[in-house]
Amino acid sequence: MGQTRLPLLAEAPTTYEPLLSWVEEVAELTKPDRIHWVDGSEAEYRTLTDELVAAGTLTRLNPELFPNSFAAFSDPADVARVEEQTFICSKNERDAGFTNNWMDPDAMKEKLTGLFEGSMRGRTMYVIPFVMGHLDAEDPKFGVEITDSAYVVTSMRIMARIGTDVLKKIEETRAFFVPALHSVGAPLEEGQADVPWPCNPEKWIVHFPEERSIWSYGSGYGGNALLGKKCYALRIASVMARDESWLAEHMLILKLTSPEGKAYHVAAAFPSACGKTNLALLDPTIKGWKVETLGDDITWMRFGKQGELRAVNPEAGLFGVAPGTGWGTNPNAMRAIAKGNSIFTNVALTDDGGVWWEGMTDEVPAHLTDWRGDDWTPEAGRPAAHPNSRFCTPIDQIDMLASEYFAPDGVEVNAILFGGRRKTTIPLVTQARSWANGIFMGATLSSETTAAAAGAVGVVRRDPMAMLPFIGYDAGDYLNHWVRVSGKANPARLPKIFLVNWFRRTREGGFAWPGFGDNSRVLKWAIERIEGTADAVETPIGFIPTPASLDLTGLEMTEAEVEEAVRFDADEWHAELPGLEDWFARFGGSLPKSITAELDGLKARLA
Ligand SMILES: Nc1nc2c(ncn2[C@@H]2O[C@H](COP(=O)(O)OP(=O)(O)OP(=O)(O)O)[C@@H](O)[C@H]2O)c(=O)[nH]1
Ligand SMILES: O=C([O-])CC(=O)C(=O)O
Ligand SMILES: [Mn+2]
Repeated sequence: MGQTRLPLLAEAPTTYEPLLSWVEEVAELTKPDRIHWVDGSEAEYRTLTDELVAAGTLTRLNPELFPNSFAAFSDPADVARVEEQTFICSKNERDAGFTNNWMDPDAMKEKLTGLFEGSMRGRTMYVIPFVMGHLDAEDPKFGVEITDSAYVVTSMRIMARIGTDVLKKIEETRAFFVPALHSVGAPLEEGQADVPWPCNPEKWIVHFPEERSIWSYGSGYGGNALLGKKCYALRIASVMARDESWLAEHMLILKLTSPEGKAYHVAAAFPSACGKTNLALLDPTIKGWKVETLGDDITWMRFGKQGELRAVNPEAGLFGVAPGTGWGTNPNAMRAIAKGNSIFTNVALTDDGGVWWEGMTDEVPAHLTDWRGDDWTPEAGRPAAHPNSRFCTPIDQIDMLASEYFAPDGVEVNAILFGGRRKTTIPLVTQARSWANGIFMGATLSSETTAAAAGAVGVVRRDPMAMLPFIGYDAGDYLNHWVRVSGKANPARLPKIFLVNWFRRTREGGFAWPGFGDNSRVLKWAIERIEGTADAVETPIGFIPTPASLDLTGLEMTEAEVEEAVRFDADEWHAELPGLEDWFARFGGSLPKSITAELDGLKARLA
């Protein structure tokens, strides 16, 4: 080396020059008091959680209820992803496309350099080597997150494979790693007391796609701060995928085994807080069908040697929406959580040192401490847990985890579902007419906004492939990439595509379909469509189930109620068309020709 390093780097457990020089550069800029190289061990986790408990960031839960588990309460202004402050800083504005915020990369670097200047003063700078996907994958995707938040370190340990083994492999293979820099933006002056959840009112979540780097400032929460997740495994990975001919998608993956013992794999893209974790952990209400989980949020897919589409889950944990997750709706998630080793954020505390959130149990506790730390009773008139409160739990605590989760080359995908949260218009399930029609369906995907992102809730927005906030480049190029990459497919093995909607409402305002475990009935229909054994009605938008083709055994719904969930409504679709035309007009010249052809086809069929 021969270089003189900062004294802070004396203990560095690596001689890998690209990493050392980046860590040094960041330390010189951010001026931490010390540097801690994260090894990922149990002992380190214990020390960090002890320190976080002492600092008031974490509350240790009653170990008899939730062993080795903690609750964190964020600043009330730091509770979700901040899409308005999320940027794709490609060299050319055109390459960020109309769905992303953009700023010139040099101007952005200058701005961020100003903010990061001294931002870690008084704090520890943690260096977390991580890999998304398997360490022994053919082409492992490495990253190193630098953060001044120990909460981020403990959460990253659950969500990704991190630590010494990863660092060794980066060094041995002299691998590229995505430099992912994070600061809560709350330096401490000499003698200044810390707060339990340091953050900054000003937040910037910034991606440099050509350089494949991430800079995140000001937030300590979820997708803003755990940089392996949305920032890397979706935004940066989508750019890598474009360049290397694969797909990085906001999808769950599950394995479904029929009563005859035949296995299928289903990938499903739903926007944030629209049911991925719940479907991935589904408990079927129909006899003989078995579901096992592979992933609940992010799926990386590539066409294999036989032209089959193969999928892996690059994550190692669940970062699930707490409210609505209960013993009635999602017992598999509850069992995984009950094993402990979890970090809960912005849930409510029970008086016996456990956690609670809306929908966890039918019976509402008589007294709680709400997510803001205030006394709460059922008469309070406000939710006890924040609507975007989360549980962070190791994926291998899921009893129904499929053994293929551990296979570096993943599983073959047989069906892809696209789904959103729509009160009207979108039937329970519609099978695409073809692969091209399915890509069109994905491109038209729309959903009412949720609490997973800051901003208004319940507004319908277009969300192509549930990737609107996560496409790291031009949205039209992204659709073209879907078309182009499927040129590598064996047409006989292309997955069948379906559009689903668990959230349609009846005229009275209730859900038209019971959802959750009963979604297994829709999965079964999809598989039977693949096998050619289920009937369907052809409509202008695609194939919908005949009432007799859905397995409704044991379901307490009248025929009229089922009809309300599955029906195609021509009037609603006529009303939908102008919005679709406006949406696709926004892509300008970068819209694939096949999408235009599909839109014309739909209009002609509806006329
Ligand atoms: N009515 C109804 N609600 C559902 C269904 N599935 C999920 N939900 C609710 O939707 C909310 C979000 O569900 P999740 O499964 O956590 O959503 P997600 O897509 O994994 O969310 P992210 O982690 O933000 O990406 C929860 O409140 C669930 O209870 C369903 O089939 N029907
Ligand atoms: O990234 C987050 O904060 C949580 C999440 O999974 C999403 O919003 O899709
Ligand atoms: Mn998600």
